[in-house]
Parts: sequence; structure tokens; C-alpha cells
Amino acid sequence: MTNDSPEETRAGGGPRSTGPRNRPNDNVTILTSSVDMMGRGPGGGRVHRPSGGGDNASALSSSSVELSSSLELSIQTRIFKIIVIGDSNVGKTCLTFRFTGGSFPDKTEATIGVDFREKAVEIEGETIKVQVWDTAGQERFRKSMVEHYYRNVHAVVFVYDVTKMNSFRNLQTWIQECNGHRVSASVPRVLVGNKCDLVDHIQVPSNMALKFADAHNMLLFETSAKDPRESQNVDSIFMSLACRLKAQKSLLYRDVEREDGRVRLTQEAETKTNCPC
Ligand SMILES: Nc1nc2c(ncn2[C@@H]2O[C@H](COP(=O)(O)OP(=O)(O)OP(=O)(O)O)[C@@H](O)[C@H]2O)c(=O)[nH]1
Repeated sequence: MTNDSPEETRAGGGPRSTGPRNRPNDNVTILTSSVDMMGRGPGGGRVHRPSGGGDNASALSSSSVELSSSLELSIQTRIFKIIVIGDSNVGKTCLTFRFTGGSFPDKTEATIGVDFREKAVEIEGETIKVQVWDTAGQERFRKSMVEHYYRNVHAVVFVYDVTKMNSFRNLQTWIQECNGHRVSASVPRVLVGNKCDLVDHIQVPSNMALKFADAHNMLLFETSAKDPRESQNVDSIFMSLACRLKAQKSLLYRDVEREDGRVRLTQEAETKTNCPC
């Protein structure tokens, strides 16, 4: 897949997300983990059973069922690749950890290259894997990886630290880097001001960030990876993107057609407009 992302809808006019705003709709469920996803069964998928009897055959049969089920599921589950970029120390790792793991890590170290985290979510009855790429903020740890970050990306999250004006000013450089890697203007982007729990140290006023977000056609989320009361707000960052991506044309090969016992993958062309976000 190239950056064949959905048509952009204007995001800047939407509300800045703080506290209880942007709560996921009832149609949106965050599954606890990808293990859950595997446990949900094949959803009517075909099961291939080996011939013959006996215990071995039954064991084989059950592992074949599992393999077949997970294969069906992985073929049919769409994956949205979302990269998180911004200066070192702004909290990219903590935000991705909060979303995928539901907690704030006790200790973090500078990311080297990239870390992947994944979470299965259900949107309007469809299970989707949100694959979050937590990238290194330090130049020396990202050099060789930059091409990989941007390849086939579906959405981009720009993060700054509300207590560090420099991290906000540097957003321009991050946006340039993103544009320089042929990320289409139609790939959804959001802006995240992190560490809002440090209320006495805020250097980036909300109105300044909102202006910047509007100018770049992005939604702004001001949040804290650390404050557990903000966890739903952190979820909203990724869920709003997933909803937007789902609502528009498909990003991954999804439909499975079988002809003469062979599996053929075709690109889904359907467009849905009933996104809850
Ligand atoms: N107070 C507060 N501290 C935070 C928050 N998020 C992250 N931190 C702290 O900020 C520091 C950096 O967090 P990371 O998540 O490692 O930052 P990063 O952007 O991934 O850094 P790199 O991997 O170097 O790019 C850590 O000490 C975190 O504990 C937050 O919301 N509030």
C-alpha cells in the first residue's frame, strides 16, 4: 500500500480535546488486547480438518482449527499504521503505552529506532488493529529508520510538551520531515500537547497551539499520559484517527476471495460515511 489514504476532512474546526471531551461513542469498543481478538473465534471462517482419527488426529485437528482461525482473522483484520513523532522527551513512549497498555510506565528510556505497540479495537462491529509506531526523538537514534517510519503510514501524531516551548517550535521541522517523505497531504494528522498535568509549568498557551493546529489542518488534543483521569482522552487521539480511517476507503487488502482452493486478496473499495467520531 502506498499513501493511498482517505480524502482529508477538515479537522481544525473540531473542538480541542481536553478532559471529558471526545469520548468514544458507544459504537466504539477498545478490546483489551490482541489476545482477546484471537479468542473471539473465526467469525464464521472456514476450518480445514485433517482426515483420519485418533488422539493425534484430534490434536492436529484442533491446532489446525486454531491456525486456520488465526489466519482467517489476520487476513481479515485491517491494520492502521499510526506514527508518533516529535522531540525527545515530549512523552511519545508514555502516550503510546497509555493507549495500548492502559497505564503510565514507571520508567522510560530514550527510544532507539522505533518501538511498535498494537491494540485491537472494535469500531462499528469491525475489529481493527491500531499499530502505533513510537519513534525516536533523538536524531542519533532515528537516522537509519526514518524511511521506515513514513513508509505506508496511514496517520501521523505530532507531539509537543506543553511545558517546553522549544518542542512546540520544533513542530515545524517535524512537519517538514513528514512532508519531505512523500506523506500525502490526505494522510490524517493530529497535534498532541502532552504533560498537561504540570499545570504550573505550562509554556505553550492553548490558543497558540490551536492556531497552529488550525493552520495545519489538524485536530489539537491537550492531554497527559501521566494523569489517569486523562486516559480516555489519550484513547481519543488514536480512536479518532482510527474512526476517520475506517470511515473512508480501505487501507489494506481485506476481502478474501477463494477460487479453486486458492486465496486471492483484493483491495476493498468500499467507502463508509457513518463514522461515530
Ligand atoms: N508529568 C508528566 N511527565 C510525563 C508525561 N509523559 C511523559 N512524561 C515523562 O517525560 C519523560 C519522557 O517520556 P518519554 O515517553 O520517554 O518521551 P519520548 O518522547 O518517547 O522520548 P524519546 O524516546 O527520547 O523520543 C519521562 O520521564 C516520562 O515519565 C506526562 O504526561 N506528564
